[in-house]
Amino acid sequence: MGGSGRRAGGGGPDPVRSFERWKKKYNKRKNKLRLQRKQRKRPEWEVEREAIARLEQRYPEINPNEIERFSDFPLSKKTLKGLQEAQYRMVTEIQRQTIGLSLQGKDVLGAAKTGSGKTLAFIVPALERLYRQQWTSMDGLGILIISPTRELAYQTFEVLRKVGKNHDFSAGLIIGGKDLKEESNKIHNINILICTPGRLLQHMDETSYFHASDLQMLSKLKIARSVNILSRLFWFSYVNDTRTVYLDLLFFSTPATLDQNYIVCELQQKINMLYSFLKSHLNKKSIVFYASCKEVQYLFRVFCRLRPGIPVLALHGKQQQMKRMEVYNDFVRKKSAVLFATDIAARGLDFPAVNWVVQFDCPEDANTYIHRVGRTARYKEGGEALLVLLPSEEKGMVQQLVQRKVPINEIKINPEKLVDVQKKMQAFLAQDQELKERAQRCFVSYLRSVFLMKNKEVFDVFQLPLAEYAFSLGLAVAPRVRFLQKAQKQLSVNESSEGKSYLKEKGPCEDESSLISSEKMKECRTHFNEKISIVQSMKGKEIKEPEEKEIPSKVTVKEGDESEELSEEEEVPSINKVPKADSINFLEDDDDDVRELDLLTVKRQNVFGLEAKDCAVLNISNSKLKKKATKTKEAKKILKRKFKVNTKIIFTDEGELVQQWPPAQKSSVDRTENEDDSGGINLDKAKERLQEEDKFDKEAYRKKIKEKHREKRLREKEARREARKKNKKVEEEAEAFLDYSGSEEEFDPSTLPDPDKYRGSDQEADLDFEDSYGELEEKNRRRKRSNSSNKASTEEMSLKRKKAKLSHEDSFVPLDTGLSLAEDEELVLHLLNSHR
Ligand SMILES: Nc1ncnc2c1ncn2[C@@H]1O[C@H](COP(=O)(O)OP(=O)(O)OP(=O)(O)O)[C@@H](O)[C@H]1O
Repeated sequence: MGGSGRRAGGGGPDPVRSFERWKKKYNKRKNKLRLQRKQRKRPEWEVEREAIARLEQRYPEINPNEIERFSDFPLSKKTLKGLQEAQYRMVTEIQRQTIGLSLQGKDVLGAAKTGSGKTLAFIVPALERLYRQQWTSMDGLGILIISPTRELAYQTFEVLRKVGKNHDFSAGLIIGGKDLKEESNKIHNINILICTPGRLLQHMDETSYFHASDLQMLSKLKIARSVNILSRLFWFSYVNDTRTVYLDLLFFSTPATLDQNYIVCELQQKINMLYSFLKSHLNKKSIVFYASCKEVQYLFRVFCRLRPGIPVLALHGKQQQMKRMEVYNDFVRKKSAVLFATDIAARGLDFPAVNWVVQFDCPEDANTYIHRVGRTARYKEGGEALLVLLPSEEKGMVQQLVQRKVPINEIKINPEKLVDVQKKMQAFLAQDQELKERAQRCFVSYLRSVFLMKNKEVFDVFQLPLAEYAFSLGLAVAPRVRFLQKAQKQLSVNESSEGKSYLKEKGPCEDESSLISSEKMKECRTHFNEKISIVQSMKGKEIKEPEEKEIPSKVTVKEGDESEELSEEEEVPSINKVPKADSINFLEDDDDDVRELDLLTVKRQNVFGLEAKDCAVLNISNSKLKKKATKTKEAKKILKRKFKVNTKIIFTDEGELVQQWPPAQKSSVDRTENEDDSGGINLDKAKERLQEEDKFDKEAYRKKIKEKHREKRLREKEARREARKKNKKVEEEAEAFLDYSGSEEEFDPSTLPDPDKYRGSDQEADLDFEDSYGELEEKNRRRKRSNSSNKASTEEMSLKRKKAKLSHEDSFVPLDTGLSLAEDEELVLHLLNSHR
């Protein structure tokens, strides 16, 4: 079988050819290894550059429709690993649409629903951008992310940390509330900076080595104010319009999984409504949005005391940064809780598993509404939103929401399920002055927030029932609101200077918002300008000065019932006439959702057939408030209601009830004003009553002083008795000394001046004439005793002197002569004079 390769006759392979084949193979392997070794020795950046080049080659082929997972994008291994470790695999719609465009170098302006994953939509391209540039810490700031609130900045920072942990970039969080100097020292090393606008501007002004000239990417999260920052960063020169892509992923502005409803509720019923709502959602996680920090502060405290049966937390801008973080983390961890918050929690915050967003106060506009409700129904989860609107806010707000494609429905409150907590709140405030002050601040601050709202079609502070609102906060009277007074004054000035035609000249379209009808003006005057006369008559005797903080409340009384005597219960303002807490037992119901339906009547099932207008409790007609009322009428109405300010009643040790405040009237002068007196409150009568009351007060004061003196006398008497006992003892011991003291001159005590002339202050003498008289008598008795036995007295005096000396020498205890201090002094003076 020999062949060319075989040795003749041998049959084995040709050794030369075999060697050649082996050598060829060997060389090939050697070269390969050498190449590999060579490649292995290449610097990382070079390898990375090749990898980057390979990724970049794939960029033009990105087709969003084919993307389902993050790994379908040409992303760096480091980013993909970070995403996987954070459990992000499938992309959301905004991520699918935007990440590819960003990688291709487009500037993307995207609008997507809340909770749809916008954070990752900019964080992933940001990481890739720096990766492609092979950014190092030496290169300084590359990405700047500006966030409207500290909480959102913190949250974004956390996401960045998770997803970018395999990269080598440095990231920094620069928000207010921390040491600026410390931040300044670190800022130049940061590659990705997340900050709040205020702090950023501060660093721009104060940190000399803060440079943003190499910025590769800037991301601003929902901040109008950032225009200022952008212009300062010369960002506009960087943005190239030809490569900007606008993406609108909003068919509806809110997630489909979000169920959105609103209720119309009178201002004075809102707290009852909220309490009832929380009671029926004990196993849920809710966020309640308020218009101002002070509202949050007050209602947080009150609700803690009311104990709704669910943890209550508060988050607002007036808290210290550490506290804010603590509350934020606390709420994230809790399974069921309610967070009272201002709009600082409205934007971007990603609290997991929030079931309900309740907008206790109407949001400024549809945008704010959308951000607030976006705290629930995040990333494919479900959620519910409840917007609470005042009757005056309903039309304008609902219109705005419809325009913004917000699918929202009206539902009704079942008035029978409302729990009234107003009395409890009143009791809290009566016990706690600080809480009362908070309630007053809350009142003013809410009104200010409404007053400052731009959209006057929705927000009209002059339509608010101030007195009822104050009651609902637990206050007895509505605090004075200076800015409203000023606004009203200003309007009065305008009105009087331009005549009544001022209002008429302006057509309905011409900034109606800043105009207030004369009817409202009258209401205002009734609220704010009549306090002196009313307070005077309410308190009976205490005329308050204009700077006094409280004004009387306006109470609506049915016309015609002025002459009727109101029963105890009827005296309570009408808003108290809601079902009592103890008559409601929906707490016993175990099923949360059933209870929800109990309180909130779903749009489809208005089971009680109640229309909002029919709801007696919630829709206390404003028409009554609008009725023209004169100062006198208003004041009289309050008088007729026997309106009570905060009362303080205590129990004595004997179990007797004593009203400490306000002091009860003691005089028999009739309190009631003459109804037919059309001249207003009868000041003469009020004065007369005041004088009568004054007499009682003086009498009481006199008695008090008398009692004080009586006690003093008793004490002195006791002291004298003690002294006498002591003296007796000393007398026995000092007999020898007495025998020896023969040189004493005779002393006539009747020559002593009348000691009563030196007693007490004039005022005391005035008030305590009986007491003085009693003492005088005693002195006279003493004097008589002295006169009857001068000698004995002289002896007694000398004895006393001796005793004083003795006692001083013996024990350094001051000798009690048995006389009053004034007598003692007179005696000494007299003795000294007589010795000269
Ligand atoms: N691809 C994803 N896979 C899984 N979860 C995701 C994904 N993208 C985002 N999420 C989660 O969805 C939630 C909402 O994301 P994110 O906060 O980014 O929403 P957003 O659109 O910025 O919301 P907002 O408009 O309120 O600021 C977060 O909890 C986030 O972890």
